Amino acid sequence: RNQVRHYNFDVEYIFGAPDCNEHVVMGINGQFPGPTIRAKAGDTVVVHLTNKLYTEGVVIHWHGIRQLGTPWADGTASISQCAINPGETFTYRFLVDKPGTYFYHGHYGMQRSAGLYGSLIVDVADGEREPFHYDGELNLLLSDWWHQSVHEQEVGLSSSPLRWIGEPQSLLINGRGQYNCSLAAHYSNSSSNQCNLKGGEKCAPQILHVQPKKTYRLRIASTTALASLNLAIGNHKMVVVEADGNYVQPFAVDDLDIYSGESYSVLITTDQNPKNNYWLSIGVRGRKPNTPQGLTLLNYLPNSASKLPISPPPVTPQWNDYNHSKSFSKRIFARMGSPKPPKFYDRRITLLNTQNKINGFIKWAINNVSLALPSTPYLGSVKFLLNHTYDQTSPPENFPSNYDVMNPPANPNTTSGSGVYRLNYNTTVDVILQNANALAVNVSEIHPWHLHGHDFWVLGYGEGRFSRKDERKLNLKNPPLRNTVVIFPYGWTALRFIADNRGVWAFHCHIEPHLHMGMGVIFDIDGRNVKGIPNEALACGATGRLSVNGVHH
Ligand SMILES: O=C1O[C@H]([C@@H](O)CO)C(O)=C1O
Repeated sequence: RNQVRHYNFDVEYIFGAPDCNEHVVMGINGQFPGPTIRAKAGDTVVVHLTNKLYTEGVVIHWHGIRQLGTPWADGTASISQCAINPGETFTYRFLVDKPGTYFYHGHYGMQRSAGLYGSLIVDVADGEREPFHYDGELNLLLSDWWHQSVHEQEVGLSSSPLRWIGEPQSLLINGRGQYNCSLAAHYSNSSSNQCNLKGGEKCAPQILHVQPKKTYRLRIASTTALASLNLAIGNHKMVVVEADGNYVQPFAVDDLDIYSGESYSVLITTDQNPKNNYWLSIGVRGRKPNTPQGLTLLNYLPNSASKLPISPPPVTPQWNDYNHSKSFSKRIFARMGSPKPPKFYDRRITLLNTQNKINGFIKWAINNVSLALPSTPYLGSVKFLLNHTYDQTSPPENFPSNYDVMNPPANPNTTSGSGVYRLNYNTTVDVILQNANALAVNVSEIHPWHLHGHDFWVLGYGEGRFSRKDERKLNLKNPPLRNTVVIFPYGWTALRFIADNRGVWAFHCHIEPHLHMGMGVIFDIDGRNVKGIPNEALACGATGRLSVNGVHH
């Protein structure tokens, strides 16, 4: 009964107007965001990806899909495969084993920031039921948008002095935002103009049409390049039921924080005055915002969608109200009956996050190594023992005991590297993500960390430097399973996962410019024994030369 679902994706640059200003964006089959992939748990998704860019490679990562047994289909350039050349087609074929709200996006350079993304939704298998009821569903893919081209952003980030990208010009909901006007201008005495949109424009908000007295599932995913977001719906509570493709113990909130790389499902009941429409707003958290809220409308039918709500949009909490964010994160627990973590770990790796310099260039480093990806994909290098293609020394397991996480690095100089952590197959691995002060005094930023190939249990969050006494605070009873988790300023986050999926996997900050600046690590989980890597995944670099020489495996 499981199906194979085929998609043909042509990736190309198209003219779009994500926030009403015309701009080149990355599109798929002429669409931005790309088409939604929809499948049932147990299905196989097949995507024939054709690169129709003129002069750039491309790959697509299926974010949240574990790629059990297919590490070559993870869509990470230099890690799981070679970038696909212009004119070429690469076929991704993978199992979607778990129902949930996922998305896909470019994972080469900063192509995600350029608009290469779309939704991937997995329904329960035939005959199965979700553990909650709803009458209809609405899908919200959230992103942020810059007017500066991604090429210019990349060069600026790689320059000395650094040319930081700054805050986004617009926030987008399903690829739509408004830069020169606001849907809610007339509620405030702000300088922005009321939008005069008829509804057919590329940047007109996608209206959320609902019937009164029903329950809706909102699927919310964030593929922002930088922004942490807070989402709220005027007058409506939301009950959180899913996070990153895993069921959570339901809890009700007025607003929710979502970091780049995360997804949630919430249930809302349309039990408010049916004569009115209501705002849905997203606003920036965790960085001093310079971007207006993203807005759309919850339209109670049969009201006209052009009928504006009677009150202004929900106010986003103060950007630096971290207690608000922490109390939300700490309310997320696994739904009863979810798999529990092993009681003990085999190996614990502590990863210190710092901002550093290399010859005056600003970088991010993990345990004093700033990740520099090699030209030959790790998966091929590990499989074929091509040891000259990347650093053979593994990065450190920890950081010096005298390092002061509350102050800027005493010596901000670091080095770049391409070494990997080699994890033994089927072992239980703990990771302590340790935040620290960045280069400037009194600055420590939010970083959402995303793991490829696995979900992890979030065992807990804490303040300052993780120490032995924090050990007993870890939650081994009902920690949520996720693929992305945040580290708060000056804090730590503890994770546990079972390294049960052979391959070479990225674990990195999901902020696109931070990854570009080296903020990630690589896990090799017995990649040597991966079987069945298609030749075309590795036809570049040192493995490319192997393939032409006719080596088979
Ligand atoms: O990586 C970053 O660089 C800038 C700043 O630290 C240097 O200008 C910033 O806000 C980041 O998140």
